[in-house]
Amino acid sequence: MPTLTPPFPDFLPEWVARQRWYTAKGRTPLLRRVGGLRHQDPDGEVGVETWLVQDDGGPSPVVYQVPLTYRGAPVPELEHALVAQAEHSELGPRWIYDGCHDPVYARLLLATILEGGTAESDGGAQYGRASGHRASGDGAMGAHTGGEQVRVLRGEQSNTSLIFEGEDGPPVICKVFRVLADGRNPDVVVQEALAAAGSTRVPAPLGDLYGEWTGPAGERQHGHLAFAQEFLPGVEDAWRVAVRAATDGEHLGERAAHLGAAVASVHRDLAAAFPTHEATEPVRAQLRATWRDRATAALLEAPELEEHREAIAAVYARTEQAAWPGLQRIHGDLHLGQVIEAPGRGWLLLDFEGEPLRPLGERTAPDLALRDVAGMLRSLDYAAGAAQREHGADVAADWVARARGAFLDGYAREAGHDPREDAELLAALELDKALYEAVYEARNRPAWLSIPVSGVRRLLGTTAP
Ligand SMILES: Nc1ncnc2c1ncn2[C@@H]1O[C@H](COP(=O)(O)OP(=O)(O)O)[C@@H](O)[C@H]1O
Ligand SMILES: O=P(O)(O)O[C@H]1O[C@H](CO)[C@@H](O[C@H]2O[C@H](CO)[C@@H](O)[C@H](O)[C@H]2O)[C@H](O)[C@H]1O
Repeated sequence: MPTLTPPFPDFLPEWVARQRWYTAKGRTPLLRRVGGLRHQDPDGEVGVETWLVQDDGGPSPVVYQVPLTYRGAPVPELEHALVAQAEHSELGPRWIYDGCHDPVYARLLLATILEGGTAESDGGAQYGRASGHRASGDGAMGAHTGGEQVRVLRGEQSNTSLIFEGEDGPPVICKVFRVLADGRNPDVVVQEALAAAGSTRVPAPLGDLYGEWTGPAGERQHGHLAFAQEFLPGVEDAWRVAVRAATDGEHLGERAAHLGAAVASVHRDLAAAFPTHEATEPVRAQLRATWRDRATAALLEAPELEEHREAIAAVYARTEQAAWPGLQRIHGDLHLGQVIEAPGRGWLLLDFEGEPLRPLGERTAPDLALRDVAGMLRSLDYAAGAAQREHGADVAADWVARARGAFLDGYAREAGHDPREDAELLAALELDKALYEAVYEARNRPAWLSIPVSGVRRLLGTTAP
C-alpha cells in the first residue's frame, strides 16, 4: 500500500479551514472520507482525485467536495492553489493542488458532464449528464474538445466556479458545489425547470454531475456535485451596477424597475412549473416559527441585536392579522450579486441554490415570493452601505428609497399586484433576511456586520418598507 508523507490528516483539515467555502469558520475541521473517485488523466501524467469528506468539527456535520490534483513537479501558475507538498512512497515528490484551479481536472469535469460519462468511485458512482439545452447563438456544445482556456471565477463565493472559453464551443461556466447535500441541488433543478418553461431570464443550463457518498449512519446519499451552464462573458452583475451608481450619486431608475419586472417574471414561471400551496393557518404558524427560531439563533451570533429581541417578535406577530398570498417555489437567496445584465437580454437571475446556511429541505419548500422581493430590497440597502464603506461615498439620503421604489414599481407592473400591499409580511421578511445577513457577516465578513445590523435597527423603526 503506497503511503504519502505527510499524510492527508496532517494537511487537509488545515487547508480546508482556510477556504472561503468552509462553513464553520474559526473551528478545526475533523475530516473523514465518505466518498470520492480517481479520474483518468488522458495524458496519464497528472493524478486527479476527488475527495468527499465529512467534517464533524463544526456545529453539525457537513460534507465537502475537494477535488485534488497530484503533480510530479511544481506548477508556478498554480502556486496560489497549492494544498501541500508531500512524498509519495512509490512516485516520489508530489505537489498537491486544489483541483478546481488545475486545468487538467477542469477539462475532465466538463468532458464528463457534456459527454454523459460515468466514473466509478469508492463511495459510489458519479454520472455526467448533458441537459440538451443550448447556449444562445451556438448549438455545438459537444464540440468542447479540451483546447479552451480555463479560469476560476474570482470573488466571494460559497462554491467554486470554473469558466471555459475558447474556440471549441460557446463559453461555459461550471459550478463545483463545495458543500454537498443529500438530494438534487435546487440550483440545477430550478434553472432546468425555468429553461424548460421557456424563461428568457436564466442562462441556458448545459448539464450536471451527480454522485454518491456514504451518509453519517452508513447510508448511501446522493446529490449534485457540479452544474454547467452557458457563460455570458463580459457581463456585470447588478451588485456592481448598484454600488457604482450609489457611489457616483446616480439613481437606478428604470434599471431598478426592469430588475423588478425580471424577478416578477421568474416568479410567474416558477409558480407555473412547481406546486403552489395556500398559506393555511398551520403553514403560517410554521413559517412564523421558522423566523423566530432564526432570530433566536441570530441573536446568539450577533449579540449586539439582543436588545431588540421583543421588537423583532412584535414585527413577526403583526403578520398574524395580515392577509397572506399563496406559497410557491422561489429563488430563496435573491440579492444583487445573483443577477447579471446581459447585452440585448436584460437582467438574468442566477444561483437558485437558496441560502447556503439553511438546510436543503427548508430551501426547497414553497415560500412567499415576497421573500425574494425582500432579499432585493435588503440588497439595495447593502449597495448603499458598501458604497459608503468601500468607496467612502457620501450616498444621497434618498438613494436607497428611490431604488427600492423603482424596483417595487417594476415588480408590481409585471406581476399585476404591488408587494407594498403586503407591508407587514414584507417587513417581517426583510427583517428575517437582515438577521440571516447578520449571521452570514458575523461568520464570514465581520467588517461588514454593521450593514445588516443598521438594517435591522432601521426596520424596527417602522413596519412599512
Ligand atoms: N452564466 C453566467 N454567465 C456570466 N456570469 C456568471 C454566470 N453564472 C455566474 N456568473 C458570475 O458568477 C458569480 C457567482 O455565481 P453564483 O451562481 O452566484 O455562484 P455562488 O453559488 O458561488 O455564489 C455571479 O455573481 C456572476 O457574476
Ligand atoms: O451568493 P451566495 O449564495 O454565496 O450568498 C451569500 O453571500 C452573499 C455575499 O456575497 C450574501 O449577500 C449579502 O452581501 C451582498 C453583498 O456582497 C448583498 O448584496 C446581499 O444583499 C447580502 O445579503 C448572502 O446573503 C449569502 O447567502
